Amino acid sequence: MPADTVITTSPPVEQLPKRELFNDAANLLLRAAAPERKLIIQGVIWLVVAALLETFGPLAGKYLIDNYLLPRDAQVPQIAALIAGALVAGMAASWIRFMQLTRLAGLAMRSVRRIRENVYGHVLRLPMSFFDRAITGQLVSRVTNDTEAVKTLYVQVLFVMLDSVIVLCGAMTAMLWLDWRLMLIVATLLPVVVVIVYAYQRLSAPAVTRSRELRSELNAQMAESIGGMPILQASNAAPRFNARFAGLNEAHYQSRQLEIRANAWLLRPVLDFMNVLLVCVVIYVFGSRSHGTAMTALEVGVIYAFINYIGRVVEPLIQITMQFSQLQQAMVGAARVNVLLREAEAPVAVAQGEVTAGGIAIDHLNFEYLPGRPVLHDIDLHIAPGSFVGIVGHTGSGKSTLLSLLLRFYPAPAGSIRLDGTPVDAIGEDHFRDRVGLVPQEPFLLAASARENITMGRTLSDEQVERAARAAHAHDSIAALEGGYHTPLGEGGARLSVGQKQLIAIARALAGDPRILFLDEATSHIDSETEQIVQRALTQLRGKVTIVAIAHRLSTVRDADRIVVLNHGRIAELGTHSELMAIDNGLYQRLYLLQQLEEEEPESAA
Ligand SMILES: Nc1ncnc2c1ncn2[C@@H]1O[C@H](COP(=O)(O)OP(=O)(O)OP(=O)(O)O)[C@@H](O)[C@H]1O
Repeated sequence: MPADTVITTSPPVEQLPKRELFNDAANLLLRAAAPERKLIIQGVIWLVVAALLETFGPLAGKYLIDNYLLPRDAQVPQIAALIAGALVAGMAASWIRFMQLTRLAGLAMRSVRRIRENVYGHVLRLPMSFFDRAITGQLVSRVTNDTEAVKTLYVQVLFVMLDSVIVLCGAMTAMLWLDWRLMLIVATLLPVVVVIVYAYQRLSAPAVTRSRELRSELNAQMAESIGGMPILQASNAAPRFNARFAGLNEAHYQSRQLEIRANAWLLRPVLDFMNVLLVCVVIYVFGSRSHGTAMTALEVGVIYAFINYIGRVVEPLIQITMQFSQLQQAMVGAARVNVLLREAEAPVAVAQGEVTAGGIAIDHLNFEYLPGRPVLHDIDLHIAPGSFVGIVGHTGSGKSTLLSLLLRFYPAPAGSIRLDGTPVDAIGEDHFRDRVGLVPQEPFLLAASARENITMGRTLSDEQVERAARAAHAHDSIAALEGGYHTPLGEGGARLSVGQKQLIAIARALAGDPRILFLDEATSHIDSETEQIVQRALTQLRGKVTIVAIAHRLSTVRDADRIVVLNHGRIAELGTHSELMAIDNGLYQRLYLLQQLEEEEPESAA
């Protein structure tokens, strides 16, 4: 499957019509460069000045031949002034060009910085449903490689192409002024270039798109392999992954080769050949015009200037065509970035509603991820502020889905979820995230200090951080680290046990001073001892924070005020542990007894 279809809902880049691809790239470039419009305009003006200065060289040469060399009129001061003028003009043109290249390269870098920040910020604001489809490595590739490719667009398009077009126009105008018929002969080069570029595009475009896709797949496999290294090594999958990587790498190499071959055969050689051909044609035309008689002085000057200008027409054309390979890559990169930027962001609630006490009301909640495949059916549940509710059920019964809706990761049907009487989507985003905390199943830790992992960028005082850590019973293990709260925890919290990581994740959720705390199977990966610590922490929070805990381990929610048993997306049973255990052959009772049996079995086996 092509990479783009995996991570976006938009059509894959290779299916975009050429015009749209171009518009996408142009839009992205203009938007990112917009703050520096003045610099671009100045750059263009300076390039025109440089091109005019360069046109002066051959004209000076013609003047020298016509007026001084052929008539053998050795007026040293005038000749010296003419040569010096041509030299100064040439040097000034080179200097201007160098300065502009430096300035435009700076502009390119700043624009790419803006694009990259935009793309990253955009990715952070995408709805959770996007990440159901996203593949990490591919996304990273969009934010890094593809935006880098866009940089070439600025330098190539704004500088090399623009400069070449201006030099070309200058040379053509000078030729037009010298001899318009000869200029027309030279102008035949232009349609030839159009044909070459068209042929090149036809040949290389699929290879360029494929190369970028394959690069993105290489990144994806790399990221996936590093993420799953323990499984990969334990299942001895390294050789298979290696072979798959080598296959992708080979395909990438082949498509790059195809691009390079198209480049090598089509672009420079054809134009070099045209250069020689044109010089021959122009000399021939001169020869046939003079028809056996000696050329006039005027003609010798013109032919000198013309041969010079042909070089100045061919070189920019070579530059322009050579840039097409880069341009092609950069356009595909830009279009890929743009496709990602077009993904709709999650709506941000700017409403003023507030969570005050932490009461939750769910009324007639129905939900489906995919049309026609309902996951939750008519859920009714009222949770009083400060109470502790457990949600249990078989795998696939809809527990995580219910939590995702309560957390606004997916939009719930209007009016079906209220917090303290306010519809959940009418609560301002910042306030909502402050008041609603989450402890996920996998404790996600940054490669940063314990403190940073608790604050997550929020401005919290040391007292607030410590209070949260104490409430989560994480303080002692943090304080025991050599640098206390400032100890770097390593990537993914590698220096801590799973239980310790989970306690820090709980501290993080509590540091925001939430009114509601959601736990998504937060105890499923930790040992019984740590589970008891978590239970103690939850007990201490009772009455202050509303706790909704999905639990695979029923012991975690045994003491809850109420336990909701979900079955195929419906509430099958509801009550306290003892009430549910009293339902004969009830779902909860069966789940509980099964779990007890599982726990006893290893012991009896030992
Ligand atoms: N992002 C999604 N897109 C489409 N379907 C989904 C998505 N997430 C879950 N589902 C489907 O919704 C149903 C309920 O899944 P959910 O994850 O809510 O169950 P669960 O009770 O939390 O299961 P588990 O205990 O295994 O985590 C399942 O049939 C699942 O396949």
